[in-house]
Amino acid sequence: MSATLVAGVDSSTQSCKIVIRDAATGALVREAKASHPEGTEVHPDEWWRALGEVVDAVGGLDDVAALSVGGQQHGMVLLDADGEVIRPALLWNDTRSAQAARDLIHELGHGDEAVGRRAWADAVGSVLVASLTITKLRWLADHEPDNAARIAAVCLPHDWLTWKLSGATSMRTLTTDRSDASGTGYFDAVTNTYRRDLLALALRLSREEAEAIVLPRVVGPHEVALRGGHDVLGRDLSHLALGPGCGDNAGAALGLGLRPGQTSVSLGTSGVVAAVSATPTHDASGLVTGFADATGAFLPLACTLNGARVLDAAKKVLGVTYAEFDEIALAAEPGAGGLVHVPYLEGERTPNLPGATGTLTGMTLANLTPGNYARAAVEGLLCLMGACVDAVRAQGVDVAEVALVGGGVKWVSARTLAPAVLGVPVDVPEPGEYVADGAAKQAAWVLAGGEEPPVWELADVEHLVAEPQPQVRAAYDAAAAAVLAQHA
Ligand SMILES: Nc1ncnc2c1ncn2[C@@H]1O[C@H](COP(=O)(O)OP(=O)(O)O)[C@@H](O)[C@H]1O
Ligand SMILES: O=C(CO)[C@@H](O)[C@H](O)COP(=O)(O)O
Repeated sequence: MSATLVAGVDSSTQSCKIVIRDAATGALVREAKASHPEGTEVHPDEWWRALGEVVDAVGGLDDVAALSVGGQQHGMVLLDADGEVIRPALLWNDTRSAQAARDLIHELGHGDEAVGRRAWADAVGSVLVASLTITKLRWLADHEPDNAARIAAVCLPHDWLTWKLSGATSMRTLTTDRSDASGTGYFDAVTNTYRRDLLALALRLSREEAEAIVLPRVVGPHEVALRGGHDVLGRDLSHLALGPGCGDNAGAALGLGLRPGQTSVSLGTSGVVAAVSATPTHDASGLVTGFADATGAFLPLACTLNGARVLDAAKKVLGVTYAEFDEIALAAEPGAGGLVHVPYLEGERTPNLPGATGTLTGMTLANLTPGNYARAAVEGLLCLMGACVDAVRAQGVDVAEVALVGGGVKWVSARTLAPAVLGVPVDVPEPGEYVADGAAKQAAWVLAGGEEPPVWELADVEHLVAEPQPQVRAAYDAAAAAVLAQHA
């Protein structure tokens, strides 16, 4: 008898990835990847095109029984009354809604910022920053009122792709899951209900008008969300059960099999420290967002706008290969001879400095070498992650070690220096597509049912331990504090 196969998709910022796995064992059968366009504003049709490309590249889905889509969180996908996309989606890393975030905090706090921050954290688990969907909706109401007036439905990247795979018959069939809904800013993951009053506030609508907007049905962690319809090329997918899907960070936690109390650090386009937790968080400082995971628990996380692309940028400046970059960075001394890179190259979200730029400080004639610069870039990125680990700890999470994932682990320098700079042992599972794996596991769970997701053995895990280097973090913290002071 042939094995039952499941597929998992990661529609991430830079690319679309698909894995096809054996539902019983998790063994990888085939995989593919296709690029997404650059930019922080992308038409969802580009994700649909890339999904079609990867489905093609893996030889189709005829032998696959169930599929789930994981995706970048927060992207604002707007549909009109005919189910057509109104405008390109604003992505999680688009910062144009920074003022809208400030305005909404002010409004919920009746003019008092501290009260507003506490009110948002209590209501939806997170203080608003430009990444969250609800701030993008306010930006739209303020800057593109004609588009705002056309909104019939609001959904997220993974919701829209799941719906497209189902044939996109009626907007009323849109679905989402609790993990991605928890990143909208208008969903309470404690009561598992939409906050339409907050949606109304963001879009400057009456409660009745907000009620009329279609929001995706939130399906359970292993519920069949929809049946397949057809793919980009019109091929029949009616044999497919479509799983609920998930936000990419919840997908990675599921793919890694993280249990409550375990933490991951992801170096993708974003940098993310995420901890599976049995209890919710409501961090009024705004550093930790109180999201949900894909199993029914919570996923407090600290996310940066700057991730592995900090190293891409430094590599480009130096004009070297990946291997050369790693070699010179590792040959340099800890502390990079006094060079400190605070890598706010895209502005930053954690801390919330959307208008910030990166800094390189401590330069002298003696220390300004390619090796020290490469080392400072790696240390700067890891220190940024270290600050996120501390923020998650401040929410009562005991982070004794972390699992390191994301495309960034392919940088030998980043994974080698991670335990010393983060100051904890680091498990590095074999580089892989853990978000897509989590989505595939969710698809297998949909088929198998039961209270717990299937347990799939992880391939080789490298356990890295090193003497902590607190002096590297101390130099970074001083430089980061100077940037913060400039923006105060
Ligand atoms: N061969 C490689 N060696 C080192 N790093 C790589 C390599 N290929 C990709 N990367 C890194 O992976 C990053 C993308 O990570 P990924 O997790 O796929 O991003 P996302 O999921 O956000 O689209 C790139 O920005 C780059 O830094
Ligand atoms: O905004 C967040 C989480 O809050 C990001 O983590 C996005 O979900 C994008 O993730 P990657 O493309 O970097 O995986």
